[in-house]
Amino acid sequence: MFITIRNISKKYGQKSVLNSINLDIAQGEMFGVAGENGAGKSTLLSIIASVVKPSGGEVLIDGTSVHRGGAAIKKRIGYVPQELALYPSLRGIDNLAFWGKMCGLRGKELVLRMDEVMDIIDLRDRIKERVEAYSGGMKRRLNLGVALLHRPDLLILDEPTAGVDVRSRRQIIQALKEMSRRGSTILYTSHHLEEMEACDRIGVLKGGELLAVGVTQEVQHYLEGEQQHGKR
Ligand SMILES: Nc1ncnc2c1ncn2[C@@H]1O[C@H](COP(=O)(O)OP(=O)(O)OP(=O)(O)O)[C@@H](O)[C@H]1O
Repeated sequence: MFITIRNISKKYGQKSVLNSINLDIAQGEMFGVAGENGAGKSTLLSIIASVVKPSGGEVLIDGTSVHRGGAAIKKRIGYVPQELALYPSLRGIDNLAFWGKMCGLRGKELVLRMDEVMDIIDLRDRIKERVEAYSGGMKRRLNLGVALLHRPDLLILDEPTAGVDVRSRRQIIQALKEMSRRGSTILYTSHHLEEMEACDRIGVLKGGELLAVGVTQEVQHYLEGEQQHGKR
Protein backbone atom coordinates (compact mmCIF):
# COMPACT_ATOMS: atom_id res chain seq x y z
CA MET A 1 0.00 0.00 0.00
CA PHE A 2 1.31 3.48 -0.72
CA ILE A 3 0.58 6.45 1.51
CA THR A 4 -0.01 10.03 0.46
CA ILE A 5 -0.06 12.58 3.28
CA ARG A 6 -1.35 15.99 2.23
CA ASN A 7 -1.30 19.11 4.43
CA ILE A 8 -2.08 17.19 7.59
CA SER A 9 -2.53 19.39 10.62
CA LYS A 10 -3.81 18.66 14.11
CA LYS A 11 -4.85 20.98 16.87
CA TYR A 12 -5.88 20.13 20.41
CA GLY A 13 -7.83 23.22 21.49
CA GLN A 14 -5.58 26.15 20.62
CA LYS A 15 -2.47 24.01 20.60
CA SER A 16 -1.09 23.10 17.19
CA VAL A 17 0.49 19.64 17.34
CA LEU A 18 1.04 18.95 13.61
CA ASN A 19 1.55 21.67 11.07
CA SER A 20 0.88 21.00 7.39
CA ILE A 21 2.70 17.69 6.98
CA ASN A 22 3.28 16.48 3.40
CA LEU A 23 4.85 13.12 2.73
CA ASP A 24 4.70 10.22 0.26
CA ILE A 25 5.59 6.70 1.34
CA ALA A 26 5.99 4.01 -1.33
CA GLN A 27 4.57 0.49 -1.34
CA GLY A 28 6.96 -1.85 0.52
CA GLU A 29 8.99 1.03 1.95
CA MET A 30 10.25 0.88 5.52
CA PHE A 31 9.89 4.42 6.83
CA GLY A 32 11.00 5.70 10.24
CA VAL A 33 9.63 8.74 12.05
CA ALA A 34 12.12 10.20 14.51
CA GLY A 35 11.75 13.11 16.93
CA GLU A 36 11.93 14.15 20.55
CA ASN A 37 9.17 13.68 23.14
CA GLY A 38 6.09 15.63 22.14
CA ALA A 39 7.23 16.21 18.53
CA GLY A 40 3.96 14.76 17.22
CA LYS A 41 5.08 11.27 16.15
CA SER A 42 2.25 9.32 17.84
CA THR A 43 -0.31 11.84 16.64
CA LEU A 44 0.87 11.51 13.04
CA LEU A 45 0.82 7.71 13.18
CA SER A 46 -2.61 7.56 14.79
CA ILE A 47 -3.95 9.87 12.06
CA ILE A 48 -2.47 7.64 9.32
CA ALA A 49 -3.97 4.59 11.06
CA SER A 50 -7.29 6.42 11.03
CA VAL A 51 -7.64 6.23 14.81
CA VAL A 52 -7.49 10.03 15.24
CA LYS A 53 -9.07 12.57 12.89
CA PRO A 54 -6.89 15.37 11.57
CA SER A 55 -7.96 19.02 11.92
CA GLY A 56 -7.05 19.58 8.28
CA GLY A 57 -5.62 17.79 5.24
CA GLU A 58 -5.98 14.18 4.24
CA VAL A 59 -4.27 10.81 4.23
CA LEU A 60 -4.72 8.65 1.14
CA ILE A 61 -3.93 4.97 1.13
CA ASP A 62 -3.63 3.50 -2.36
CA GLY A 63 -5.28 6.73 -3.48
CA THR A 64 -8.33 6.44 -1.21
CA SER A 65 -8.96 8.67 1.81
CA VAL A 66 -8.31 6.60 4.93
CA HIS A 67 -10.95 8.48 6.89
CA ARG A 68 -13.57 7.89 4.24
CA GLY A 69 -12.39 4.50 2.96
CA GLY A 70 -14.26 2.49 5.61
CA ALA A 71 -13.62 -1.03 6.82
CA ALA A 72 -12.02 -2.31 3.59
CA ILE A 73 -8.92 -0.14 4.05
CA LYS A 74 -8.76 -0.50 7.84
CA LYS A 75 -8.71 -4.29 7.50
CA ARG A 76 -5.45 -4.04 5.57
CA ILE A 77 -3.76 -1.89 8.23
CA GLY A 78 -2.03 -3.25 11.34
CA TYR A 79 -1.62 -0.57 14.01
CA VAL A 80 0.44 -1.18 17.15
CA PRO A 81 0.19 1.69 19.65
CA GLN A 82 2.74 2.19 22.43
CA GLU A 83 0.60 0.42 25.04
CA LEU A 84 0.66 -3.37 25.07
CA ALA A 85 -2.66 -5.07 24.32
CA LEU A 86 -2.01 -8.48 25.88
CA TYR A 87 -3.59 -10.66 28.56
CA PRO A 88 -0.77 -11.31 31.06
CA SER A 89 -2.44 -14.30 32.75
CA LEU A 90 -2.87 -16.12 29.42
CA ARG A 91 -0.13 -17.93 27.57
CA GLY A 92 1.47 -16.37 24.50
CA ILE A 93 -0.28 -18.88 22.24
CA ASP A 94 -3.68 -18.10 23.80
CA ASN A 95 -3.14 -14.38 23.24
CA LEU A 96 -2.43 -15.05 19.56
CA ALA A 97 -5.51 -17.28 19.29
CA PHE A 98 -7.73 -14.71 21.03
CA TRP A 99 -6.66 -11.81 18.84
CA GLY A 100 -6.70 -14.00 15.73
CA LYS A 101 -10.35 -14.87 16.41
CA MET A 102 -11.06 -11.19 17.03
CA CYS A 103 -9.93 -10.44 13.48
CA GLY A 104 -12.10 -13.21 12.08
CA LEU A 105 -9.61 -16.06 11.70
CA ARG A 106 -10.85 -19.59 12.41
CA GLY A 107 -9.77 -23.25 12.22
CA LYS A 108 -6.86 -24.22 9.99
CA GLU A 109 -6.33 -20.67 8.75
CA LEU A 110 -5.91 -19.43 12.33
CA VAL A 111 -3.43 -22.22 13.15
CA LEU A 112 -1.46 -21.47 9.98
CA ARG A 113 -1.24 -17.74 10.67
CA MET A 114 -0.25 -18.30 14.31
CA ASP A 115 2.44 -20.67 13.14
CA GLU A 116 3.75 -18.14 10.64
CA VAL A 117 3.78 -15.32 13.21
CA MET A 118 5.62 -17.37 15.87
CA ASP A 119 8.55 -17.69 13.48
CA ILE A 120 8.55 -14.05 12.41
CA ILE A 121 8.65 -12.82 16.03
CA ASP A 122 10.97 -15.67 17.05
CA LEU A 123 8.92 -16.75 20.07
CA ARG A 124 8.10 -20.34 19.18
CA ASP A 125 10.09 -21.86 22.07
CA ARG A 126 8.38 -19.68 24.73
CA ILE A 127 4.89 -19.46 23.24
CA LYS A 128 3.33 -21.87 25.77
CA GLU A 129 4.38 -19.76 28.76
CA ARG A 130 2.18 -17.17 30.39
CA VAL A 131 2.78 -13.63 29.19
CA GLU A 132 3.39 -12.41 32.76
CA ALA A 133 6.58 -14.50 32.74
CA TYR A 134 7.84 -12.80 29.56
CA SER A 135 10.54 -10.13 29.47
CA GLY A 136 9.65 -6.64 28.17
CA GLY A 137 11.18 -7.46 24.79
CA MET A 138 9.23 -10.72 24.48
CA LYS A 139 5.99 -8.87 25.29
CA ARG A 140 6.76 -6.29 22.60
CA ARG A 141 7.45 -9.06 20.10
CA LEU A 142 4.20 -10.85 20.97
CA ASN A 143 2.32 -7.56 20.67
CA LEU A 144 3.85 -7.14 17.21
CA GLY A 145 2.84 -10.73 16.39
CA VAL A 146 -0.80 -9.93 17.19
CA ALA A 147 -0.72 -7.17 14.57
CA LEU A 148 0.80 -9.53 11.99
CA LEU A 149 -1.90 -12.23 12.25
CA HIS A 150 -4.08 -10.71 9.55
CA ARG A 151 -1.07 -10.14 7.23
CA PRO A 152 -1.46 -6.39 6.99
CA ASP A 153 -0.32 -4.60 3.84
CA LEU A 154 0.49 -1.55 5.95
CA LEU A 155 2.01 -1.91 9.41
CA ILE A 156 2.13 1.14 11.68
CA LEU A 157 4.08 0.82 14.93
CA ASP A 158 4.56 3.38 17.66
CA GLU A 159 7.93 2.80 19.32
CA PRO A 160 8.07 -0.97 18.82
CA THR A 161 11.54 -1.10 20.36
CA ALA A 162 10.93 1.05 23.45
CA GLY A 163 12.47 -0.43 26.58
CA VAL A 164 13.79 -3.61 25.00
CA ASP A 165 17.33 -4.94 25.00
CA VAL A 166 19.64 -4.94 21.99
CA ARG A 167 18.87 -8.56 21.04
CA SER A 168 15.10 -8.13 21.10
CA ARG A 169 15.42 -4.81 19.29
CA ARG A 170 17.40 -6.51 16.53
CA GLN A 171 14.80 -9.29 16.31
CA ILE A 172 11.97 -6.78 16.03
CA ILE A 173 13.76 -4.76 13.33
CA GLN A 174 14.58 -7.98 11.46
CA ALA A 175 10.94 -9.07 11.58
CA LEU A 176 9.88 -5.69 10.19
CA LYS A 177 12.50 -5.83 7.46
CA GLU A 178 11.24 -9.27 6.47
CA MET A 179 7.67 -7.95 6.27
CA SER A 180 8.87 -5.07 4.11
CA ARG A 181 10.72 -7.50 1.83
CA ARG A 182 7.46 -9.38 1.39
CA GLY A 183 5.85 -6.17 0.17
CA SER A 184 4.22 -4.69 3.30
CA THR A 185 4.70 -0.98 3.88
CA ILE A 186 6.18 -0.37 7.34
CA LEU A 187 6.01 2.83 9.33
CA TYR A 188 7.50 3.11 12.82
CA THR A 189 8.71 5.65 15.33
CA SER A 190 11.72 5.81 17.57
CA HIS A 191 13.62 8.37 19.62
CA HIS A 192 16.91 6.95 18.46
CA LEU A 193 18.31 7.42 15.00
CA GLU A 194 20.53 4.36 15.42
CA GLU A 195 17.35 2.23 15.52
CA MET A 196 16.44 3.55 12.10
CA GLU A 197 19.35 2.19 10.13
CA ALA A 198 17.20 -0.56 8.61
CA CYS A 199 14.78 2.04 7.23
CA ASP A 200 14.77 2.96 3.56
CA ARG A 201 14.10 6.58 4.56
CA ILE A 202 13.37 8.50 7.71
CA GLY A 203 11.59 11.71 8.55
CA VAL A 204 12.36 13.94 11.52
CA LEU A 205 9.53 15.72 13.29
CA LYS A 206 10.15 18.73 15.50
CA GLY A 207 7.41 20.77 17.13
CA GLY A 208 4.84 19.38 14.68
CA GLU A 209 6.91 20.24 11.59
CA LEU A 210 8.57 17.75 9.28
CA LEU A 211 12.14 19.04 9.49
CA ALA A 212 13.91 16.65 7.13
CA VAL A 213 13.17 13.54 5.05
CA GLY A 214 15.77 11.32 3.40
CA VAL A 215 17.93 8.24 3.72
CA THR A 216 19.25 7.78 7.26
CA GLN A 217 22.75 9.12 6.54
CA GLU A 218 21.47 12.26 4.82
CA VAL A 219 19.19 13.03 7.72
CA GLN A 220 21.95 12.35 10.25
CA HIS A 221 24.22 14.79 8.41
CA TYR A 222 21.47 17.34 8.31
CA LEU A 223 20.83 17.06 12.04
CA GLU A 224 24.54 17.25 12.87
CA GLY A 225 24.72 20.41 10.74
CA GLU A 226 21.76 21.86 12.62
CA GLN A 227 23.43 21.08 15.94
CA GLN A 228 26.68 22.77 14.86
CA HIS A 229 24.69 25.72 13.65
CA GLY A 230 22.90 25.91 17.01
CA LYS A 231 26.21 25.98 18.88
CA ARG A 232 27.61 28.91 16.91
N1 LIG B 1 -5.43 13.84 23.30
C1 LIG B 1 -4.62 14.90 23.44
N2 LIG B 1 -5.08 16.05 23.97
C2 LIG B 1 -4.29 17.13 24.10
N3 LIG B 1 -2.98 17.17 23.72
C3 LIG B 1 -2.47 16.05 23.19
C4 LIG B 1 -3.26 14.85 23.02
N4 LIG B 1 -2.47 13.91 22.45
C5 LIG B 1 -1.26 14.47 22.28
N5 LIG B 1 -1.25 15.75 22.72
C6 LIG B 1 -0.11 16.69 22.68
O1 LIG B 1 0.39 16.69 21.37
C7 LIG B 1 1.81 16.83 21.37
C8 LIG B 1 2.42 15.71 20.54
O2 LIG B 1 2.20 14.48 21.20
P1 LIG B 1 2.62 13.08 20.58
O3 LIG B 1 2.24 12.03 21.56
O4 LIG B 1 2.11 12.98 19.20
O5 LIG B 1 4.22 13.25 20.52
P2 LIG B 1 5.33 12.14 20.36
O6 LIG B 1 6.34 12.72 19.43
O7 LIG B 1 4.72 10.84 19.99
O8 LIG B 1 5.93 12.07 21.82
P3 LIG B 1 6.58 10.81 22.62
O9 LIG B 1 7.91 10.60 22.00
O10 LIG B 1 6.67 11.32 24.00
O11 LIG B 1 5.65 9.65 22.46
C9 LIG B 1 2.25 16.81 22.82
O12 LIG B 1 2.46 18.14 23.24
C10 LIG B 1 1.06 16.23 23.54
O13 LIG B 1 0.95 16.74 24.84
